[in-house]
Amino acid sequence: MHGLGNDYLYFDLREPIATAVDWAALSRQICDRHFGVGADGIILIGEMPGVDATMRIFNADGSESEMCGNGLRALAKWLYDRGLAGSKQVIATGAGNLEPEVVETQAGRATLIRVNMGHPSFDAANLGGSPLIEDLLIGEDYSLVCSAVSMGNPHLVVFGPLWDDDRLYRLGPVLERHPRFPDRINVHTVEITGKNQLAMRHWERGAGPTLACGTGVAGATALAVRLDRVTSPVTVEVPGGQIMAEWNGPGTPVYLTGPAEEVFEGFFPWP
Ligand SMILES: N[C@H](CCC[C@H](N)C(=O)O)C(=O)O
Repeated sequence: MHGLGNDYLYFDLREPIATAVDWAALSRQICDRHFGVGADGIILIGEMPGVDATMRIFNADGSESEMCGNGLRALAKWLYDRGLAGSKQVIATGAGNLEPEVVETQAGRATLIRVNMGHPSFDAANLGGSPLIEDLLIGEDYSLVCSAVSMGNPHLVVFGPLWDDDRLYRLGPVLERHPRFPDRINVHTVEITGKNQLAMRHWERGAGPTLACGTGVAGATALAVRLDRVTSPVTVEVPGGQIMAEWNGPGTPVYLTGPAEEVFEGFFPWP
C-alpha cells in the first residue's frame, strides 16, 4: 500500500509465525528496487489487546522508526476495508496509540483518512540538542539555517526555495547523518507558497528521497505555524500529491488528512 506514493510492503502478522525473522535484513532485501520488490520500507501489522492493531515500521535500510504517517493511514484503510476496525480505530505505534478516522469511502473502501498524529515536540534534547532554529555548520565553511521538530521521529526542516535534485541529493544524506543528530534525522526542504500553503521535498532517514513523508508534513506544518509563517489548516504539496495538515498551537495535536491506496495483496514464503 502507499500514501501519496510513499510505499510500504505490509505483513499481516496477526498469526503466530514459526520462525524468528530478521526484519531489518528482510526489509533491506525486499526494498531493493532492482533485486527486490522495491519499497520505502516494510510495515508489520500485529495485534495487542485493547487496540485494533499494532504497527512497526522498518525503513528500506533496515533501520526501525518510531512512526510513519503515510503508513498509519494505509493501515487504517487496510483494517476498515476488511471490516477489522472498531467504530473508533486505535492503532498502537512507536509514538503511542493513535486514532485514525476514515472520512471518505468509495464502494465500501476507505479513500481518505484523517489521523491525529500526536503532539509535535520542539524539545531540543530529543533532537540532538538542536533548538528551534539554528545555523547548522556543515563541513568546514558552510552553514545552513535549520529548524528541528519531533513527531515521535526526528525531522530537520530547511525553509526557503524548494531544493532541486542536485541540492536534495547532495545535502540530504549529509544532513541525515549530521553528527548533531545521534539517531540520524529525516530532512525536508520546505517552501512557503501561501498563507495556508507549503511545498515540500523529502530526504528520509533510512530511505532517501521519497514522494511523501507524513510525519515530515506534520512536523514542518507545526514548525511553520509556530514560526508564524503559515496559518492552519495548511495544504501541503509533496512530490506524490497533496495532503492537508492542521495544528492549532502548543498543547494540541497535529491532524493529517490524506489518501491511502492498496496496490496488491499476496502471500510471502517465509524464509
Ligand atoms: N524514514 C522515517 C520513517 C518513515 C516516515 C514517513 N514515511 C512518514 O510517512 O511519516 C524515519 O526513519 O523516521
